[in-house]
Amino acid sequence: MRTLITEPQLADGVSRLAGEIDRHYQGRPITVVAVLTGSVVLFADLIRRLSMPQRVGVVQASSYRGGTRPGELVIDAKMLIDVKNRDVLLVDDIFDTGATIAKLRDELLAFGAASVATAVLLRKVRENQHTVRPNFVAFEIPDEFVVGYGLDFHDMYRNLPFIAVLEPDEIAATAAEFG
Ligand SMILES: O=P(O)(O)OC[C@H]1O[C@H](OP(=O)(O)OP(=O)(O)O)[C@H](O)[C@@H]1O
Ligand code: HPA
Repeated sequence: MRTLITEPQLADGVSRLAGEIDRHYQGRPITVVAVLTGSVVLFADLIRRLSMPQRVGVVQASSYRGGTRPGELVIDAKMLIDVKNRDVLLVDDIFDTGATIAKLRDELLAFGAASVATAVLLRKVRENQHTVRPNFVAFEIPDEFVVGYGLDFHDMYRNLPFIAVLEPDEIAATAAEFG
């Protein structure tokens, strides 16, 4: 496992992200929506650094299911709070192909959100990415499979306090033990 972003760098990045979001909303109330499961660590850190009044909610989106490439994107909005006429900030850990953010943004607008902005910890720099880009990004990273700070492989590694690249032998060993 190769560390890509250390714990202090993550703390700085999340503070920087919160500063940009604060400057954008200028104290206006927002509804912050976490994309489960990967965003939980970022979400907990980010909402405590934002200074405007916030309602908080969650939505689930899943497409990787133990792989390093996406499969079918399944969205479960049963737990989502009412977003009608609200300014929504959608928070996710990573923008990879962009399919998750693009689809959720459309769904939130379809639910009647007044506006939807998106914030991610990581944006992969890669080809074949959705043209709808996140509004706020803490770090741009190369096109490698990463884990930690909420990001998983087979639901492992989410608890790591840093972001690391998972090497091919670790991908194989984790899949054999936990897949
Ligand atoms: O930009 P994309 O290619 O759509 O990839 C990004 C999404 O993939 C991961 O979720 P995953 O499907 O692994 O579910 P999880 O959050 O439960 O880990 C991650 O948390 C993002 O939501
Ligand atoms: O690089 C990644 N790591 C973990 N989960 C992900 N979901 C999309 N890309 C990634």
